[in-house]
Amino acid sequence: MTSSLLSIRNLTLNSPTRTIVQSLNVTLDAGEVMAVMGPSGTGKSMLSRAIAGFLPNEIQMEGSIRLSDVEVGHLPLLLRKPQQRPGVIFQDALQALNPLASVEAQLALTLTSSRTKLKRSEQQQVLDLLQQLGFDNPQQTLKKYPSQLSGGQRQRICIAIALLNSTHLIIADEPTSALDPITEQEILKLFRGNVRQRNLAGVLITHDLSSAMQCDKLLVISDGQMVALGTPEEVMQNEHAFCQTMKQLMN
Ligand SMILES: Nc1ncnc2c1ncn2[C@@H]1O[C@H](COP(=O)(O)OP(=O)(O)OP(=O)(O)O)[C@@H](O)[C@H]1O
Repeated sequence: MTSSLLSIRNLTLNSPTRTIVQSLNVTLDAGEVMAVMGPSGTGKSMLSRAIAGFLPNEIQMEGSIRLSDVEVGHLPLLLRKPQQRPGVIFQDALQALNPLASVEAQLALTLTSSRTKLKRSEQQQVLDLLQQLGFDNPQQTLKKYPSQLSGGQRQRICIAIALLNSTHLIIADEPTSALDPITEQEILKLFRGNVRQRNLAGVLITHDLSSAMQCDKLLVISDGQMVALGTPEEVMQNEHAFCQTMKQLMN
C-alpha cells in the first residue's frame, strides 16, 4: 500500500484557554491540491502553521503530522531537514519578501542560503520558472526589488520561492487576499497548475469559492472541527450550514 504524501491523524491544537483545532484527520496525495475553507477565526491558519512547523509557542499540539511517512508534527521548521520543510506562501507578499534584496538575491538565497547571486548552472532553471510564472522579461525581473513589482508580481515571486524550496508540499495561506479579482484568479491558477505539474501536494487556504471548486479536495473547518472533506462536489452535498451557503453561492 502506498502512503499519502501528507497524513494528519487526530490533530488537536490547544491554546492555554481553549481548543483551536480538534481531532482533525486528513490525507493528501502527490499531485493533489486541497482547499481549506471555513468561517473566520476557525483555525485554518493555525492548521497550516502546524503542518509547516511554526506554531506559536503557546499552542500545544497533539496527534500526528506525517510528510512522506516521516513524523514532523513536533518538529519546528528550523529543526526539519530541507525535504521536510513545505514551501509556504503568505497573504502579504510585501512582508514576506526582503525589501532590501533583489529578486535574484532572494531566489539565490532560497537555493543555497549563503549566496546572493545565481550560479550560471541555476540561471536557466530560474529564468524558465519566472517565464512560466508569467514574467515576460525574466532577466530584467531578476534585477528588480520588491517595491518595483506589482502586488501580483510579488506574489508570483513568492510562488517561485516556494516552488524552489519545496520538494513535497506547498501551503498557501490566503495568497491573493490583497489582489484584484483577475490577478487573484491568475495566481491561483498558477499555484494549482504548478503543484499538479510538479507532482507536489498543495494546501490552499482561501475564501474564494470558485478557486476552491477547482481543487481536488475541499476541507471545511468550523469552530476548529472538520465538518466536511471530499471533492468540492461532495462537500456541496453536506448538510452543514457553511456548506449549504457555499452551494447557494455557487448556484
Ligand atoms: N498566538 C495565539 N495564541 C492563542 N490563540 C491564537 C493565537 N493566534 C491565533 N489564535 C486564535 O486561534 C483561532 C484560530 O485562528 P486562525 O488564524 O487559525 O483562524 P482562521 O480560520 O485562519 O481565520 P481567518 O479566516 O480570519 O484568517 C482564533 O480564535 C485566534 O484568535
